[in-house]
Amino acid sequence: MGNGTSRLYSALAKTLNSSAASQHPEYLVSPDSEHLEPIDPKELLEECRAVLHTRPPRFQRDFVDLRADCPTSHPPIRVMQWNILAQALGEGKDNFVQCPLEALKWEERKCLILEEILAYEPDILCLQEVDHYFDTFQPLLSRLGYQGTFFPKPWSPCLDVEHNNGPDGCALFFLQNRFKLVNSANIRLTAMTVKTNQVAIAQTLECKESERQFCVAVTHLKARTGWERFRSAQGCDLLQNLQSITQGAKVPLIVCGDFNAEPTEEVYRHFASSSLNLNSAYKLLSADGQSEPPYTTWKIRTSGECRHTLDYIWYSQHALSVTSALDLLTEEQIGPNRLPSFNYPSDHLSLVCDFGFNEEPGGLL
Ligand SMILES: NC(=O)C1=CN([C@@H]2O[C@H](COP(=O)(O)OP(=O)(O)OC[C@H]3O[C@@H](n4cnc5c(N)ncnc54)[C@H](OP(=O)(O)O)[C@@H]3O)[C@@H](O)[C@H]2O)C=CC1
Ligand SMILES: [Mg+2]
Repeated sequence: MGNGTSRLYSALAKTLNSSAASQHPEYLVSPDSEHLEPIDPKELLEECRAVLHTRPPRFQRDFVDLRADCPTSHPPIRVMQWNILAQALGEGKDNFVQCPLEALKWEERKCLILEEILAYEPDILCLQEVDHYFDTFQPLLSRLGYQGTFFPKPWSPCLDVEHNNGPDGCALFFLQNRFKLVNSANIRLTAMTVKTNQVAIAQTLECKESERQFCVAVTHLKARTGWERFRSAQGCDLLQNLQSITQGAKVPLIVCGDFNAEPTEEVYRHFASSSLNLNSAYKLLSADGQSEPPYTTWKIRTSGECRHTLDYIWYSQHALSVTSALDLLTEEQIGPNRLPSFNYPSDHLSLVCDFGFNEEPGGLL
């Protein structure tokens, strides 16, 4: 092991024995990590693979080329949407009855999560259920060149779990060499004017190559059946906030989230028909371009098998094009015990797509 690798290993090892973070307003403020040395992503990937050497290999997923005929002069913007499964919820609340507790050990599951991020190298990373921001993702991803923002849920269910690592919440990371932060908003969602336990982060970024601005948002709506109207109200509140942040759809928009809603739900229809003119990127993987994938989460709880499409990447369809999207895992890859598993760290699949700006600067969005 060379010097560089030893340094990396100690960087990774430092996060292995993380203890519970203090539950104070520091959650809202990123510590200054600028003094930390940069990490070579390839070396970190190797370190992760070394930790995971007893596990089965990663699943192979391919990008599907979706380019109609839109040659763009600038490199695409790669966006990853992922509910990574809060450690406290996975071990203490979710009841994944077919997943051995051993598969959920943070020391290894963390490396599976990092491996997935490093494999696809997103320019923008939108995460839900993050309960290891300050001890893991913020320090490591900042050394990989990302700028991160975390907004915890006000009453995170993680806090009910013994030995929790603090609240879970949404996190948004972008590569600092590609984008400049123009504006950032942490939004506590309301439902019928009442403040709720769900949050969103919305940031306006400027692309350094093209100097074009766009807004990216991440959210995680209320879970469970019986809460459909509540989710719908939260979605309306988020859309209203985004209307204002994008100056009435003048600024192109990408919204990533675990909406906890199937495409048949009202909140989905609100997004699909909003005046923000959004399309859902993963529909483009279907033969007719009109159908969402059959699942984005698949798990077995005491209540039985739960296979649902709940996660989406929405985008301003007149301003942006999806040039490619990462295909989902097949039923065979997911296996009979479903997710999470020794091969895959979350009950939700990551969604990854590449965006390009359409060639009409100042045109209709
Ligand atoms: N002290 C207080 O005053 C308050 C406390 N709370 C606490 O927060 C909790 C609820 O928070 P809220 O944000 O509304 O939570 P949600 O109902 O949105 O669910 C929280 C998490 O549970 C997961 N989940 C979904 N379905 C199930 C299931 N069937 N079994 C186990 N887990 C599931 C979800 O994952 P996914 O999205 O992947 O499906 C989600 O991350 C309460 O139980 C309470 O502990 C909440 C409000 C006030
Ligand atoms: Mg969950």
